Parts: sequence; structure tokens; C-alpha cells
Amino acid sequence: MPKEQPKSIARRRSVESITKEFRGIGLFLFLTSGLINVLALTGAFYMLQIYDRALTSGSIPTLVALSILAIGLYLFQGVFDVIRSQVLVRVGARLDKRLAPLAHQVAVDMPRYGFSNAESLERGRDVDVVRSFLGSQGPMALFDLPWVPIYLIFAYFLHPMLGALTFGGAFVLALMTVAAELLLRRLSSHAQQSGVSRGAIADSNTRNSEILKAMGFADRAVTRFEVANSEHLALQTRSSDINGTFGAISRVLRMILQSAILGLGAYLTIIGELSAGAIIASSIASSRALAPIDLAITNWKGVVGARHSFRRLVDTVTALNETPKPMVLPTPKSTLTVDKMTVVAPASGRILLSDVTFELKAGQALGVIGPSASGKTTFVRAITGVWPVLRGSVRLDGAEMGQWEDTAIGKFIGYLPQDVSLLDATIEENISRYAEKPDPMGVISAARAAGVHEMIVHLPEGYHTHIGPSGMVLSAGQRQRIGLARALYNDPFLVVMDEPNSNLDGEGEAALTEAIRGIRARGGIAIIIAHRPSALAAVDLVAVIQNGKMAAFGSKSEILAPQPVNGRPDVRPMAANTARQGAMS
Ligand SMILES: Nc1ncnc2c1ncn2[C@@H]1O[C@H](COP(=O)(O)OP(=O)(O)OP(=O)(O)O)[C@@H](O)[C@H]1O
Repeated sequence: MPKEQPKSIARRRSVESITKEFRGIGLFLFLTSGLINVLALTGAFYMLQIYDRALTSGSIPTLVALSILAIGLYLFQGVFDVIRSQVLVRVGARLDKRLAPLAHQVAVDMPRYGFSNAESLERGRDVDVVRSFLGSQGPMALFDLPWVPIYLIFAYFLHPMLGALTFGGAFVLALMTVAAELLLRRLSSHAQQSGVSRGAIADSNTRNSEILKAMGFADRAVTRFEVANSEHLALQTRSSDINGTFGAISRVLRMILQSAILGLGAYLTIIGELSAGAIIASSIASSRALAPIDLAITNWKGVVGARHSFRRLVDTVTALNETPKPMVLPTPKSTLTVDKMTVVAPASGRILLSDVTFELKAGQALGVIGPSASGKTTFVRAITGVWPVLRGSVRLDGAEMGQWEDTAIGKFIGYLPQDVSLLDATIEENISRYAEKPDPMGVISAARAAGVHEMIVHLPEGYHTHIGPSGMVLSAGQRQRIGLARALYNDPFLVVMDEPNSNLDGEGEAALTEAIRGIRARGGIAIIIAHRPSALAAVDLVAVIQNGKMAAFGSKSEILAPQPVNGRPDVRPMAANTARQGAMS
């Protein structure tokens, strides 16, 4: 027997972990479906008894008793049907409650690895797809399918030929289900991909609404969306066409088969092998036998979509299960050591930064300079753990970053990215990083350190001002200062800032310099990427990044010293020249 691959073992474990709590419910639904299907024979038995007993005996009391019994059984069937559908809806809701946070956790991580927002949000939608499928007719059909033999056996006992005809019909419809599956499987995956591409265009267009308006190319952006939308619609239409056609053929086949059963029944009655009641009973039983297959065909598009989404959810859970749970380590307080760090672009695998080595001690601040696209942002992304390190290591007090849990290490890191990106929440929630119980003094002291406290208290709602999506109600400089306060909240050991002064005025830059001095004075480490030299006023070390390598590293006075006119060739880039003027001032 071939050995099972570790990946498929991991996937199997994930499926087991997702379905574990639903196994009992699954058995309950299966048995309830059996009961519903047995009760659904009521109509067939009723007709048999009416024709063969009540009509032949002419007994009204028998007719009434049979009718009361049939109504009672129908009501029972209805009750179980309601229970089954309500349980399925609740299973969907429970699954959603359990999986939605996991899917969102992965969705939040995906953009870091080069996935578009649309692709990331698709993970969240997977949960919706599975939940709505569970609330639809699809799963009922799937639960009814295993009980189809009950009706086949019933028809067989009425007459073997009726059983054979019903079986033949069920077989043809089952083949149609297989055909629908084969045709829809690939199409559904293409339709889903085209939906993601369409979403990515819509997302990019809405995020750039100001640019589209100012430079008047909104109509061309809409055209791009239209093209992607048409492609998506064409695929959707094709899969709906296939589903609809198969559904229609299956309904017609069912009608033909039911008439054929009646015809065969009539023939068997004429030749004296069947009673009149059995004709109607066999017609009812065959119709019930084919109903779940018919329903499955009609809902097959949903089945394929839900299966696709469920598989991706399994991948999601597998990915999360594969992440080892780190130990709790003490708060770092002495060193940041970077050893031969090599970083690749997550999506393309292109090497963006290689063999970077240096060490910073508590109380030091490093300014990072270098030309555009040299790898400075890549450098901070790797140091803050936003991007993984391909080779080499980044260590705090000797322990690699990966040895900490994300939430634990996050407390020791302050990060002000180039694109500040504030969250859609209040200023207090932004600065306190969504703390459940924000420490007001901590928030205020971070805001003071960033020189933004006065500005915040002058807003009508102060720290409770809701800043809207992407920090809409604030100016770029205000956003940057609040971003700085968020980076400084709770005095993290390592504070990394990517061009923190790009939108700051003189007062803001002075606050930034003070903040860097504050970090150094309390024994933290600061790393500042700067194009504008004024940001380097409070640093003691400077590194030069050039062409994805660390071209120079040393004290500020050494790196930014005036260059000799003659003498050895200088490794320091042009950027150092621009940085020099302000930083030395
Ligand atoms: N997500 C990404 N995927 C692939 N390549 C990327 C990605 N982000 C940046 N790069 C590439 O990595 C290189 C370094 O980019 P990086 O943003 O680190 O430069 P930088 O020095 O910060 O530039 P700037 O000063 O203009 O901000 C560039 O060639 C860029 O094209």
C-alpha cells in the first residue's frame, strides 16, 4: 500500500478537527432523513390501501381511519423535515462561528505574502458559501440519496419490472449527476478565479478614487472593471446554463419515467399481475426515489461551489495547524542581532536583500539611508517579521523572532510603515492597537511622545474621534503622527520607522527627534529609514543600503563625514550626501 504523504495526513487531520463536533449531528441528520424517507412512503401505502381495501370493501370507516392515519404520518414527516432543515442551518452557523475567525486570520496574513485584497477576502467568503449551502436544498438531497434504495425495494416488491424500471431511471439520473459534476468542476473554479480578478480591479479602483477623479481616467478604470465583469459573467452564465439544462432534462426524464411507470403498471394490471392501487403506489414511490437525485442535479452548482470553498477552508486550517505554538520568552532588553539576513519577495521569490549583518544594543538608534528601490523598506519588513527571512536570522536577545508568538513579539515592536495605514476605529483604539482595555495614560504618553496630544484634544471628540476608513478625517501629517504614537505605545523595545518624517512639518520633526531620544534614553532600540536627513538628528549609527546589500554601517559621524576628494574609492552612495547636510546639523 502506498505510504500517505505528510501533507495529506495534515489535511485529513484538519478535516477531522473541523468535522469532529458535527459527527454526532451528521448521524442524527442521516437517521432523521431515513425516518423522513420511510414516512414519505405514506402516500404510496395509502393509495394501496384505498384501492385494495377501502374501495373493494366499500367501507367508509376504513377510508376515514386510513385517511386519519395518513394525515398523522404526513404531519410527522413535516415535523422531521422542519427539524432537519433547522439543524442544518444551525450546523452552518456553528461552522461559521468556528471557521470565520480562522479564515479571517489567514485573510489578514495573505496580503503580506503578495496576495491581493480580493484573494484574501475570498477566504472569508468561503465560510459564507459553505454556510449558505448548508441552509439550502442541496444537503437535504445529499442526505436523502442513501435512502433511495427504500423506494426501489418498495417498487420491486410491488412488481420486479416496476423495480427494474425505477432503478433504470435512477441510474440514468445518477449518470447525469456525474456528467454535471465533470462539466461544472473546472468551470466553477475558473468562475471563482475570475470573480477574484474582478474583485481585485474593483478594490484597486475604489482605493484610488482620488487619482481617477483628478486625472480623469475613471471611465477607463470602469472599462477595465467591465471587461473583467463580462468575463466573470460569461463563466457564471455557462455554469448556470449547464446546471439549468441538466436540471430541466432531469425533470423531463422524471416525468417520462413516472408516465412510463403508470403505463407499465396499467399493462401489468391488464395482464392481471398488479392491482389498481399498486399502479398509483408505484408511481408515488418512483417519484420519491428520483426526487433526491433530481434535487441533487438541480443544486449541483451549489454542491461544487461549497465543496471548493470547504477544501480551501481545510487548507486554511491545515496552514494554521502547521504553525508551531511558540514558548513564552522574557521581554527583550539588550540586543537586536541580524545575521546574514536574506529576504525574497513573497510572491515572486526574487531576492531583494542579501547577507545583511549587524548588531544594535539597547540605547542605540540606527538611521538607514540609500537610493530609491535599494531595499530599505524590505529591510524593515524583514526586521519586523512582516516578511519572512529566507536565510540568516533576526534575533532579539539571542532568540529568533519566530520563537515568539505574534501577539507576544508585537508588544516589543513599534512599527511605523511608509504608508501609515490607520485602522477604521477611534484614535484611542488606533494608538492602543485595539487594546480591549486601553490604558489611558499609556495612550496619552505615546501621543505626547509623538507630539500629537494637543492636536487630538482639540478635535471635537478628542481621543474618541472615529477616524474612518484609511484615516479619512485626518491630514497626512496628523496620520503620520498618530501612527508614530501607535508605534511608541507601551514603550516597545524595538521601534522601526519607515520614512517617519515624510509628511511632518518642523514641529513634527522636532517631536520625532525627541521621540527617538526618548527611545534611546529608556534603553530601547530605534531604526529609522530616511530620505530626509532631519530624521537622523538623534541617531548614533547609520547604515547604507544599496542594490539590496548593506554597503556601509558605522557611526553617524563616520558614515556621514565629508568625503575625501582624493584617496580610496568611497562605497557610500549618493543618498548619504543628501542625508549628511541635515543630520549633521
Ligand atoms: N511586494 C513586493 N514584491 C516584489 N518586489 C518588491 C515588493 N516590494 C518591493 N519590491 C522590490 O524590492 C526592491 C526594493 O524595494 P523597497 O521598497 O525595499 O525599496 P526602498 O529602498 O524602500 O525604496 P524607496 O526609498 O523608494 O521607498 C524594489 O526593486 C522593488 O521593486
